[in-house]
Amino acid sequence: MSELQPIVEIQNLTKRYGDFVAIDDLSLTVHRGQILGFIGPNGAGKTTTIKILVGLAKPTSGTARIAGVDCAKQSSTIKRLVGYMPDGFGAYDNMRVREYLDFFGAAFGIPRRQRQRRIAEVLEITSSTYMQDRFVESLSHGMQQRVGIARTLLHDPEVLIFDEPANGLDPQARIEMRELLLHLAACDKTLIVTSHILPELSRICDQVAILTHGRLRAAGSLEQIMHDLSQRRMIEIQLLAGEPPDQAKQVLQTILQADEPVTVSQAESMVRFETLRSDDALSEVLGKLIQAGVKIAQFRELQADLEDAFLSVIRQTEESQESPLPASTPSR
Ligand SMILES: Nc1ncnc2c1ncn2[C@@H]1O[C@H](COP(=O)(O)OP(=O)(O)OP(=O)(O)O)[C@@H](O)[C@H]1O
Repeated sequence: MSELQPIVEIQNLTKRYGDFVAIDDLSLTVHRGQILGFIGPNGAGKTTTIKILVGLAKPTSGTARIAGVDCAKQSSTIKRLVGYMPDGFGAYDNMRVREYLDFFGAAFGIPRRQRQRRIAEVLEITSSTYMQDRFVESLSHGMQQRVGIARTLLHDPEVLIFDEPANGLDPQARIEMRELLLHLAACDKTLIVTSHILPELSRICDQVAILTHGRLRAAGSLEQIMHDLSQRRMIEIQLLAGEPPDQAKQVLQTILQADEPVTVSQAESMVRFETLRSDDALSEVLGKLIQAGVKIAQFRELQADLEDAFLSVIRQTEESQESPLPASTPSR
């Protein structure tokens, strides 16, 4: 794999609306060809950050650069570098898909002949060719999302920013959207994708950034975030059929400490425990169980998902705001 090359660089970005701080000292880097999942509850500051990145809003302080170009100072160059799909398609009555793309292609200054070729290409990339003669308003939401993405690709930008692309899609359309996003990243595009459908994002993102109240709470790979948020692991032991789970639980409790709770599922022949142990220490637990004669079919760690990470960050934020010296409060 080629070396990581920073393409989106946000440094100490702050945006105020009067006294209200919408983005608070945000720093974040996205590398070429990566997909960043940009996550946060309503009002966290995602759209404000995106607006600064695409040159539609100016920061109060700090910088945002794409491919070295300052988003605030060189906004016309930025528009060439970025394809942006906002949440919501807009109203385009009486326009067929091909006309719609032609309209935006012309707005980007793509010459007519080249435009026809490019429209065919972006329809192909987004598997939308069959829709080209349909009226935009007659398309399903999922189809409109694909056409919206086709539109962002017209001028072949390096960075694509999609606000909630999977919002309102049915499960099949979500799978297709995921495949499309992965395909775009494989074509060396860099993607920033916001979503509330967290498990959906976790499958495709190289990097996740969690924002609450304008502040970056966690950033990195999903594994890294899980690791930073909580070292606690959930281990699941599937017993061989007929093996009594209560007996396995008793043995396990003699091996584990009191702060490593053990639960039993009789119906599934399963025993679970929570622990802070390393892989080495877990392998010793497994060894002792086997030595004690417990018949084990599977011993595995349950992967916590992005939803857990997200909720944990939100909870931590709320707790810190209830404390006398919240992290986001300026020093007195
Ligand atoms: N033009 C504005 N004037 C004043 N406040 C604003 C303005 N734009 C955004 N805000 C405030 O800044 C905060 C961040 O808004 P933003 O739209 O960036 O959040 P978001 O994370 O995109 O939320 P959502 O998921 O709901 O779209 C909100 O509290 C919002 O009310």
